[in-house]
Amino acid sequence: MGKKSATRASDAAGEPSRESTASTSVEAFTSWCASKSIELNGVAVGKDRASGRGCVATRDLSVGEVVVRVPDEVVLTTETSSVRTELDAFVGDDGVESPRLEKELLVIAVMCEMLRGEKNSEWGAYLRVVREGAENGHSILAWDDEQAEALEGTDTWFDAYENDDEGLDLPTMTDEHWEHVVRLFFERNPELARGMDEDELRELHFAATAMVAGYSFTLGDDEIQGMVPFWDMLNHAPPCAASVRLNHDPKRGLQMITVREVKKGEEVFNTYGPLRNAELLRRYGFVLARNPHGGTTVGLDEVIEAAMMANPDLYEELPLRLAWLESRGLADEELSTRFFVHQTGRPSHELLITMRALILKPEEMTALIETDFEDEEQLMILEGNDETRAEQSYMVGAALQFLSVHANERYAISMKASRLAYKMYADVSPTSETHESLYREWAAALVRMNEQQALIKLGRWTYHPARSEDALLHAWPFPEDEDEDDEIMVCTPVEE
Ligand SMILES: C[S@@+](CC[C@H](N)C(=O)[O-])C[C@H]1O[C@@H](n2cnc3c(N)ncnc32)[C@H](O)[C@@H]1O
Repeated sequence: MGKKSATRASDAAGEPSRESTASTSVEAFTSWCASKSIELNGVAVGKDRASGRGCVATRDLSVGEVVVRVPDEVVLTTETSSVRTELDAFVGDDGVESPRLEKELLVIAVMCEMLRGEKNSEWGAYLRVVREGAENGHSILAWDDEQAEALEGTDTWFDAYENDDEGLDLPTMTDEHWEHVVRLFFERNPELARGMDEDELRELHFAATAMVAGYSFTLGDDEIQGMVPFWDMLNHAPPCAASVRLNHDPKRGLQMITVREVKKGEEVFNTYGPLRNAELLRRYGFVLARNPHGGTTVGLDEVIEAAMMANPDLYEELPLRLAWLESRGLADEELSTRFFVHQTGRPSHELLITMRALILKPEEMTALIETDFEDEEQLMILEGNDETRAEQSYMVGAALQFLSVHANERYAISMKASRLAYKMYADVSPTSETHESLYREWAAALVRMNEQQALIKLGRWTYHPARSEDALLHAWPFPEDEDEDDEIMVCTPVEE
């Protein structure tokens, strides 16, 4: 993602109707921004082939300039929305304890603002441009079954349809959210959806989920979920290539500050975080052909199957091993824990220690359980002599090899076919209606390829001639320092 030149959206005269409608709504949005005291200083909404609309510099920008200022009260949150009272009553006295519910309530707030109509809602003209953007994009909520099947086996698929981790960003478990949260809210507050049948409301829920997933921000230490007008007109670049940072100043509101020079006419990029293509696709509906962030995850069930192939004793011992892993935060009852594999094939510390615990002989496991980790001498004995270490590292290596092959079988489409589809559709335009299906096929192929490559490299990493025994045998005890690989960065404003 380099510095691309972009044109002002309002210059798009003579374009097909989808574009001219868009440019009218962008003009209405720009007037709306001015009416809400949103200050734009050297930037405007622009148009880009790859990402639809974006933010473009209207003059040369230097480092450290505040180019956008958004007053706090213009941010759409559950607190500022017109249904704050209804949402509070719905949540009850316990308040919102689940991060997912917080996001789901913002989806309801967005639905209710849209239900009020563009003229009556404080955010009318703003939500119109966001809805247009979300509908013209490739949110996986809009993929048909055949398109979505191409994602089978990927993290995009798992996180969208199966992962019930409360901390995950939307869209995830959308059908369940509808059933257990949104439908209930409107059953209790029928006057808010008067005149809508269930199908129409459901469609609005999909639209609002795509809008919150692709456009909302997590703000401040309290992790408030909010829609920040104009901030969300910026497209994504990896953190190293972003043009701005976001900041919240209690007196001056939300600020967007340049971190690099941007020439007049160039696009101004935000960063949505160090996200892999699987995450970019699930959350925002796009991928980057050259994404510096890659890798994949493997499930505990896959890890256990691979370990069993190397260590047949494991079958009998599994409950004990799982109890130990659970006590270290490495497993849960549903076996839904996932482990990261870096794009170079390097397994995460969590995966290495889990594999080591799973391949131990029964007597070694007993020693592990009985060891006092505070006692240095006992720890040294547990690490084992040269012979036991050689044996254990061989077993971990073999199990990781099995994992590399076995996990690669979870994809519906082979690596070769993924590579072919990726090459064939490399030139499709993500913003052209006629390329819609092809773009989705291409994006899914890229996600699969990224993941399949990481898994193949896991096998190569394990048997690399320079790989030491120490690299395969993660030291006891665990957990130790935080594993940076697994950290997920959200667009949290940076304090000045
Ligand atoms: C926060 S919005 C940015 C504004 C958006 N382009 C619009 O026209 O409304 C996020 C959406 O922009 C698009 N997008 C953002 N960054 C992109 C990129 N680097 N390449 C392609 N599409 C991108 C995706 O459709 C994503 O869901």
